[in-house]
Amino acid sequence: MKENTTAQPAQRDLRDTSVDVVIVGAGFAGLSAAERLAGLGVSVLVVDARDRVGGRSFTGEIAGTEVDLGATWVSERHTAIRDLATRMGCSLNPQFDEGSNVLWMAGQRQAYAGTMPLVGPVDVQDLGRIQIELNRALETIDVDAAWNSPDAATLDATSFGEWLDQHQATPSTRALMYIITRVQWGCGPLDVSLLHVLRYIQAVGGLDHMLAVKGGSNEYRVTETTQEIAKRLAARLGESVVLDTPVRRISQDENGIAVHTDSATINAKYAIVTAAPEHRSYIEYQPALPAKTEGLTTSFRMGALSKAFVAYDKPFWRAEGLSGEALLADTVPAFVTFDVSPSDDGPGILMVFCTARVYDGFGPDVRRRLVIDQLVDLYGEQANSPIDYIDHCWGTEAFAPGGPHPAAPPYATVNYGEALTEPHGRIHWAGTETAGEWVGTMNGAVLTGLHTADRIADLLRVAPEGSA
Ligand SMILES: Cc1cc2nc3c(=O)[nH]c(=O)nc-3n(C[C@H](O)[C@H](O)[C@H](O)COP(=O)(O)OP(=O)(O)OC[C@H]3O[C@@H](n4cnc5c(N)ncnc54)[C@H](O)[C@@H]3O)c2cc1C
Repeated sequence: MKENTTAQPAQRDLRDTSVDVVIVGAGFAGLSAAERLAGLGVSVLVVDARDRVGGRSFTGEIAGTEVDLGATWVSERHTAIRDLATRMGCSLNPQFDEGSNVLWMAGQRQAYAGTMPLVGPVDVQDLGRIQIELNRALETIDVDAAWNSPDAATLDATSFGEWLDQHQATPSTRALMYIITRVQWGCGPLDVSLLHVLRYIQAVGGLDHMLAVKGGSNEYRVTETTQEIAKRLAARLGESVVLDTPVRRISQDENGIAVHTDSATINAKYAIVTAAPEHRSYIEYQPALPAKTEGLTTSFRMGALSKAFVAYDKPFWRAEGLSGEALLADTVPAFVTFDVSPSDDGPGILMVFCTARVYDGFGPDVRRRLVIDQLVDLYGEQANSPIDYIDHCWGTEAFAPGGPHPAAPPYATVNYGEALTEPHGRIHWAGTETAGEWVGTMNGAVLTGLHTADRIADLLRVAPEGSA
């Protein structure tokens, strides 16, 4: 039976509200923390500035089919989000991965098999060499505290792009690494520190796991969409979730905490803030945040990624032996495609990652034309006759813009990384950025919500049951 997730608890008079714990953010971290605490008999209130739950998970609709505008994939090893999905009655289906992939590079189209394209003998060798070097550096990373890794200072003193230069990566290797940074951190290799890149890769099981479909991070999609998991969880939490309510100020003293919104002050014993590091700075804190946390909020700036979806009558590329998976190495705005069609019978839907910097500034008609032209390069003239098109630019979200992840520049992780999790008095931080293992994923978000809830439960002297 489909759960009623339309009963979103939007408006509620919060004046004179007093709870044990206020949770800022109704993404996976906030909702998971709320469910855990509520299950222990702790009174909670989740507030989100947006008019929807799910945070960086957001459902769109194209050609009558629901698609993930934000977070999409779950791996076999993402047990926390998988458990949550199952409990919420959502199911997983494998990412379509049959047939050849396509590489577009230097104006040439080439079909290939496997995760990484065969870009010519010299480049294959070079890619292998760079991967070996990266894997060597990965072994030194402490995923729980990357800033304490043995070579942290050196690794954080350089950008990933500079490191590729130092290792004389060929243009093809660079182009492929550029794709990885754009899709993971919504930025180019020069914008992100090597230590930050290594931390994220190591925390999700290595480069191969990060990039692979079968046996990797992109193995499954959630049939009902990832936001639906959050909607169902929020529906169960009922009136404890309030939307359209930005938190503006949090003040605290030895007696408790006061969370100020535009219309009310909510009194609590503790607060859990799940906003991404940059978005923590939207809130004024009394007393002020320590310098390290301030530094974190100003340096861990969100990258930006945009996603377009193009629908056709049928997934016509499948009949031509193509998987719908493509890498566009040196062209913009589209740089990756995946087949997210519900079935062979149609509609055929291509999900297209686009570079925000050269995409978001155009109007919708130009954006659509640019993407479809690139799909024609990849999949031929049939791609010129779509039946529907939608897109979502994460960098232009009205509140808490950006994603998938912060693009931390050199020196930020070593100088400010500790502040990711260091509580500020009665304020505790959660959210995927605070995770060790699985940082950046929905799985990481759920885990941080559960762990932070358990810590608060301890502080409230409530015994957590079956801690994750
Ligand atoms: C395009 C894209 C693709 C992605 N793909 C994947 C994927 O395939 N697999 C995967 O596992 N992950 C993916 N991710 C990452 C994943 O979405 C995040 O890791 C996860 O959703 C983060 O959850 P969270 O609860 O930590 O934070 P969020 O989902 O960001 O939730 C934080 C919430 O806090 C709210 N907030 C912030 N400040 C305030 C305030 N002052 N007052 C009130 N509310 C506030 C925000 O509105 C937001 O809703 C992707 C993300 C994006 C953007």
